Amino acid sequence: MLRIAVPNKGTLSGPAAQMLQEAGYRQRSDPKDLLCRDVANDVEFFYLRPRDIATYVGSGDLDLGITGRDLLIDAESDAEELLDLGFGKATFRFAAVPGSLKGSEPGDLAGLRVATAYPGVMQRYLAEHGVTAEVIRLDGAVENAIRLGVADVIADVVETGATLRQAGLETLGEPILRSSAVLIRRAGSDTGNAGFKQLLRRLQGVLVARRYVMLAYDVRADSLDAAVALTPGIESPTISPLHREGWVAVQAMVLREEMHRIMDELYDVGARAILVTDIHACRL
Ligand SMILES: Nc1ncnc2c1ncn2[C@@H]1O[C@H](COP(=O)(O)OP(=O)(O)OP(=O)(O)O)[C@@H](O)[C@H]1O
Ligand SMILES: O=P(O)(O)OC[C@H]1O[C@H](OP(=O)(O)OP(=O)(O)O)[C@H](O)[C@@H]1O
Ligand SMILES: [Mg+2]
Repeated sequence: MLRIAVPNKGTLSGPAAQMLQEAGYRQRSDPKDLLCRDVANDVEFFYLRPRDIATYVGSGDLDLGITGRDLLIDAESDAEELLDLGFGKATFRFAAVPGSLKGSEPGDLAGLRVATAYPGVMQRYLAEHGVTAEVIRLDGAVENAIRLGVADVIADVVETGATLRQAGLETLGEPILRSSAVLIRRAGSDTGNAGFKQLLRRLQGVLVARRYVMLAYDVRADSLDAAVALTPGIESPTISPLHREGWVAVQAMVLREEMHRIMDELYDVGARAILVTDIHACRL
């Protein structure tokens, strides 16, 4: 039975369970449950602190896990990223009181106190840039550390930036890393068995179903080439004859973020009855 770690709380918890459900796996019905067995798919889900997940997967006690890229790096465990799951996107950045630092180059951190809940990420960054700074390890509400005189600069997760603004801080330099939820396994472990492959294919199917929509339209046969150039699909669009002579119907997958531009351009080349439908699941 495949054993998979899923965040039990926090930002990643809801979207991770949602994605697994969309992929056809059973999820817990009570948020207090720490285990959920999906007998039909031969998978067991363990609900754990997202910060601990890379430790369980790195040690080989669990086969796979869902956690944040930043948490994976911070754990310094023997786990590695298999698939970017596309949710829980955030950057990890330095922030300080505006004008309080010499500059925003890595070298400008030399000798300063950096407060963070991600000391592993921070130590790695400092070592990579050959900078010596003091890392102050905190659990959360890191933005307060500067106000309270504990640190000169913080390094924290930034999503909307609202927390930083409210604390009167501004970001410094480029993001230290870009994070999102990722599927992880023990480094180099064998993911060739049927259960692994099924999970991976299903999650990739959910990702595609979220990124793409199905576009259908009618167009005159003599404008078909121009229309198909706008909607080449993933392999090739489906063209069906229409009862009305000289017209055909076309179906193709297009990126959700491009659908409105493509619909406008299709209309301009003469396409009509342009319809968009969601894709609920797919295997490409
Ligand atoms: N707005 C956000 N705040 C915190 N973490 C976020 C946010 N958006 C995405 N994440 C990601 O979620 C993961 C952190 O989740 P975690 O559950 O440890 O903290 P949390 O969501 O802040 O919950 P809590 O602080 O209540 O424990 C990281 O991978 C982080 O990059
Ligand atoms: O850029 P934003 O959209 O404001 O989100 C990022 C903030 O949210 C998280 O804090 P959280 O509320 O989880 O509190 P914590 O620091 O105690 O974890 C994170 O640590 C940042 O402080
Ligand atoms: Mg938090």
